[in-house]
Amino acid sequence: MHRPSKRPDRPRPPAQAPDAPGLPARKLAAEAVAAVLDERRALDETLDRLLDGPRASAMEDRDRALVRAIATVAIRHFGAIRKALLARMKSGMPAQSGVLASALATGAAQLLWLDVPDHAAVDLAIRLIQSDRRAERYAGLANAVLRRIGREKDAILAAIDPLADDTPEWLAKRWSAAYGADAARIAAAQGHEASVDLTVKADPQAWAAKLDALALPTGSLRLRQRTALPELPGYAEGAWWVQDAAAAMPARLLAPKPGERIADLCAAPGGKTAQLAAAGAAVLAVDRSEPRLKRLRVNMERLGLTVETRAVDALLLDEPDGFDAILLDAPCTATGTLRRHPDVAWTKDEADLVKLASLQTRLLDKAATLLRPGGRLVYCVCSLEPEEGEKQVAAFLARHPDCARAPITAEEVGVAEAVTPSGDLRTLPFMLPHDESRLAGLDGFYAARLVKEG
Ligand SMILES: C[S@@+](CC[C@H](N)C(=O)[O-])C[C@H]1O[C@@H](n2cnc3c(N)ncnc32)[C@H](O)[C@@H]1O
Repeated sequence: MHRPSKRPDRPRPPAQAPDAPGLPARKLAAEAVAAVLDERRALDETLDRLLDGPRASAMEDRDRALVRAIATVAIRHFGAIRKALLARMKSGMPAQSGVLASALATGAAQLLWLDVPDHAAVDLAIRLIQSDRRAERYAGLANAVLRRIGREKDAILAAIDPLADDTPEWLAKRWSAAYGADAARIAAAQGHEASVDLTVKADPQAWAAKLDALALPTGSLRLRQRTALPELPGYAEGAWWVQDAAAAMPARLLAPKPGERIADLCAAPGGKTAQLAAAGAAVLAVDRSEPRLKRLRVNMERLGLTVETRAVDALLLDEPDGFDAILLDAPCTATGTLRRHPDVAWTKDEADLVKLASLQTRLLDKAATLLRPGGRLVYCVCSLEPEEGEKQVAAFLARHPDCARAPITAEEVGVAEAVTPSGDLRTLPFMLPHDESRLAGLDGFYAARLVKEG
């Protein structure tokens, strides 16, 4: 009988213990937080990349949602989390300590804001730290710090001052200078998750009833709770799309009329283009990013709307006949959207503001040349910074004596306090209160309506 020859013993690979349940989700959340804070990457794109990757392929939907929730809350409250951690670490955060900082931040986010049992939050953060050679020697320290945060959570939460503790210094200073006492209300509102608002093609009251949504005084609808959007009535037939109540105001202010030729100069992904097209205008949607314009086309297809698209830098757009109206939703720091994009607070800075303001100036000047005599221009940004809003338009009007402001009225926008004395729109995130305060708020937007002499 043939006996298999005995092979010499080979060294066996070290037995790889399977990850504890819940650990892969913590790993990805910590990685996303580190990508935002250390590499200034955008949170949404980072999460999409990680959750589309091989390490998430076998992950259940519940865990995927947990990755998003942990990373988003850790970034949204990173200021307060850092303060709570450092107050409990005598020698500060050790340098060159690998995953330590992001594991502590995501652990603290779970302890303070998420519905995760304390023991699971701490245990998984420590396992994560132990899995990294550079961090493992701090496991004891991390354990002590997180346990203290768990014990002291009520006092920590009660003591948070959103402006002083939970807003990066560069923004806290700017908002205090621009908005005085309202800066504290802005910071507090920015710390909340945004509601889901919808823009309907037509008949908001009927859709409010069908969707059991709130009909806001601005003309948008607000869902009472988060839900799977494709399952809602009207999604398949393209009756509505998701768009913050403030973001829906600028296109309405342009008052698009059927047949008018309107350019949307920074159009993708197309929320405002859809409003213009739904009103019957002949829209040219311009964006310099072809991938983003592709998303716009997909969105228009779902909504059954036809628009012409052009992937070009708006500064190079050539249109000898000009346009009846132009919407310029310019690229900006997006500091009015921290409820949705809390990473902006940590990935942008004043140098970005200077660069973007200069681009906005050039785009505004270009828009003026593309407008027919008598044409309308709505300029808007989702920024709270006056350099991108009020100051930008004041300087534009000084450069262009052939253009004038067409003041916006409270009746048009439905939020009287959002109209400035000079007739511009300035929404602040704490506005739009109503009985169900959990659902209050809107993005911080600025818009001005301008006309070119006929
Ligand atoms: C604020 S987003 C537009 C959002 C869009 N209006 C909406 O409502 O869905 C700004 C857009 O401007 C585009 N952009 C930036 N610089 C541009 C330029 N010079 N010309 C054309 N598009 C530009 C960006 O690719 C980005 O899609």
